Amino acid sequence: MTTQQQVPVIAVVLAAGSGLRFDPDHPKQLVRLDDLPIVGWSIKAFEDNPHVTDIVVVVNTTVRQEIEELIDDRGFDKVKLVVEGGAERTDSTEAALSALADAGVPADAKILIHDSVRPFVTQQMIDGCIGTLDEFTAATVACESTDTILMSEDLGDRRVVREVPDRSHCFRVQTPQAFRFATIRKAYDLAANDDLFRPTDDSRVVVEYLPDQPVAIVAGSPTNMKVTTKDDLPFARLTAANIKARREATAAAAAGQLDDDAAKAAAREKVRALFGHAFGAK
Ligand SMILES: Nc1ccn([C@@H]2O[C@H](COP(=O)(O)OP(=O)(O)OP(=O)(O)O)[C@@H](O)[C@H]2O)c(=O)n1
Ligand SMILES: C[C@](O)(CO)[C@H](O)COP(=O)(O)O
Repeated sequence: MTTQQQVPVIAVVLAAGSGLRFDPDHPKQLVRLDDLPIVGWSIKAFEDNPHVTDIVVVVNTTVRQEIEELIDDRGFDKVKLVVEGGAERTDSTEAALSALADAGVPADAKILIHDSVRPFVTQQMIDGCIGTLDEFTAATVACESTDTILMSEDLGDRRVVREVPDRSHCFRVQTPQAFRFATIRKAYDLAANDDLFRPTDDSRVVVEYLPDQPVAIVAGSPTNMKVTTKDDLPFARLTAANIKARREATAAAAAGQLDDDAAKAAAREKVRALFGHAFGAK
């Protein structure tokens, strides 16, 4: 059996967006879900992962102070850097990569880039990304598409269907996206002079500029949603309540206060009491 070499595993949490589709006056990364703002859920997921060694948080001037206070108050000790992002998501990724290069991060470090507004990333997804980098230089969490996807084309005043890809090949991209440091740096360097290239995620930079380095898919789930507009908040609040009730039930079972079945029933009852009215439950 070969022993894997220990390398830094660094999470980059992108929180420098302005949330134009949500409400630019109320940054969505700071909206509270239960006892933490959305960005706090994301940072906590990486803080809690035993394999993640360091965290970089990318901010803008509007959210910086509140996020720095959150990091202090919650004792998120793995956060080593808070850096200023840029106008586009890729500018924010680039700012993090160059801060990591300045800090002397080695070429084989594992870098996990995550949207701060995907608060329900699971430990399995994080572990899946980290493990996959032992076989591949790039990976992304993605969720099988249950809808059929249409590729469209613009005919002036009307969009029409150009192509219908086979659904079994279609996935919805999520985060984290994971890369060996040298791979994502090189892909970004190669893309630097292409002003027309506007990727909405980091894996595409590798797909386009380092096509010989396959990006592996790690299983995501619909729960790993992105809070994009205000319509996403009811599902996010329900999910947060579910997770909290399950955590409390697990803690009660571990402390011997309840057996497993009673703990699960208590969790279900708590969520029903909070949200049952929304689903017509008695
Ligand atoms: N210049 C940017 C743009 C986005 N992000 C981050 O990338 C993630 C996904 O982006 P998105 O949902 O598009 O957030 P916003 O850019 O804030 O939203 P919008 O496009 O509606 O303005 C978010 O956590 C966001 O904070 C970032 O760090 N820097
Ligand atoms: C990275 C991403 O979350 C994958 O779904 C998405 O592409 C971000 O895009 P956005 O336009 O910044 O929401």
